[in-house]
Formats: sequence, structure tokens, C-alpha cells
Amino acid sequence: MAPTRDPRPLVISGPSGVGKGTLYNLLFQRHPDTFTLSVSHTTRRPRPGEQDGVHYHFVTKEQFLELKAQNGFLENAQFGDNFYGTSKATIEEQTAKGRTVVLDIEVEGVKQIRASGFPARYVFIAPPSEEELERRLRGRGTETEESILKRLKQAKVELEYSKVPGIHDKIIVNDDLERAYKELEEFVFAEPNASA
Ligand SMILES: Nc1ncnc2c1ncn2[C@@H]1O[C@H](COP(=O)(O)OP(=O)(O)OP(=O)(O)O)[C@@H](O)[C@H]1O
Repeated sequence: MAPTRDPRPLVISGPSGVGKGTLYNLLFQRHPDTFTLSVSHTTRRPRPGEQDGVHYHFVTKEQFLELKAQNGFLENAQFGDNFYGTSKATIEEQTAKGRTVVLDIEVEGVKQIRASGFPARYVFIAPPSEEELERRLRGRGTETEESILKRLKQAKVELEYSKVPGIHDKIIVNDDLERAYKELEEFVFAEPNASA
């Protein structure tokens, strides 16, 4: 008998470079047609190759602010001149298609979703140490020195916040990838209410 899957979206957070993407992409690969990454709204312009409704819902600033005024966002933020947000309707539509929606968001977004009372499960991915986090960020080769320092500073804030009781349902230390993956998989597929 197929196990009952918890219908609540999975909110994954943790410092940049800790391996969130690596872990949930493994989940997607190993369990096809089971998960879907949440599609955010943004007011920034599409980059070449980005499709509306696939990578983002591209909207005007006016449309974004209207949805925000209607309390339509689970969480939203401004980076530079651009607005970003996760709409409640998007999550509900994606969930209705039978997939578990995965949200990859940062700490401010986690706080907002918690405050909204929207049913969700919260997983925090922690590094084995701050030194190892720095090694991974540098090893990925995607960031400038300035960006690495900014991310490491933000990581300290996120790691502090992860210690606040009652925020996360599960904290997984991403030391050995396969070991951490198994822990994530077990948590994700646990029977609803099994841990309640
Ligand atoms: N358990 C692990 N052991 C060693 N290296 C790892 C492990 N998990 C991930 N990595 C490596 O760490 C780097 C950062 O991983 P990833 O890009 O998945 O991080 P992220 O948390 O999604 O970052 P961001 O929030 O910036 O997108 C990658 O080069 C990845 O291959």
C-alpha cells in the first residue's frame, strides 16, 4: 500500500552553500513526479531562457503590490529594486496537482510563513562547521569574494536563528551527503502525525 504523503509544503532553509539545492535535487531525481519547486512571483525582468510560470511568475510592480495588499503572499521580500514573493494561490495550485511543494527560502521568509499560520513543515540544513561552509561556498566557484563574505555573515544570523526553539521541525547537519539525504528522505516520507 502506498504510504500517505503529508500534503503540507516543505520549507527548506539554511545558509547559502550548505547544500540545500544539492539535497532537494537528489530528492527530485530519486522520487520523480513527487515534488515540485515552488514558483515565485517577481517584478524583475526575465533572463534569456526563463519562462513565465516555470521559473517565475513575472509580474509588474503594480500587480505585485495589488496581490500583496490582498494578503496574497505567504512571504515576500525586496532585493534591490525588485520584489519577490511566494503566493498562497500558487502553493495551493501546485499542491492540488498532487505534488509536495518545496520552498527554498531564507530566514526572513521562514519567519513570515510561520507568522501566517499556513500549514507547512520546516527543515533547516546546517553545515558541520562554519569552516566547512566557507570551503563549500568557495569550492562551488560561483561567488565573488565580496559575495562570499556577505553570505558567511548572513550564515551566522541564520545559524543563530535556527537555535530558536519551535521554528524548525527538523534540523539536518549536511556532513556526509548520502547520510544527510537519508535523514531528509525519512523525514519527508514519515507518515503524517507519526511525529506529532
Ligand atoms: N554533504 C556535502 N559534502 C560536501 N560538499 C557538499 C555537500 N553538500 C553539498 N556540497 C557542495 O557544496 C556546494 C554548495 O551546495 P549547494 O549549491 O547545494 O548549496 P545551497 O545551500 O543550495 O546554496 P544557495 O543557497 O547559495 O543556493 C556545492 O558545490 C555542493 O556540491
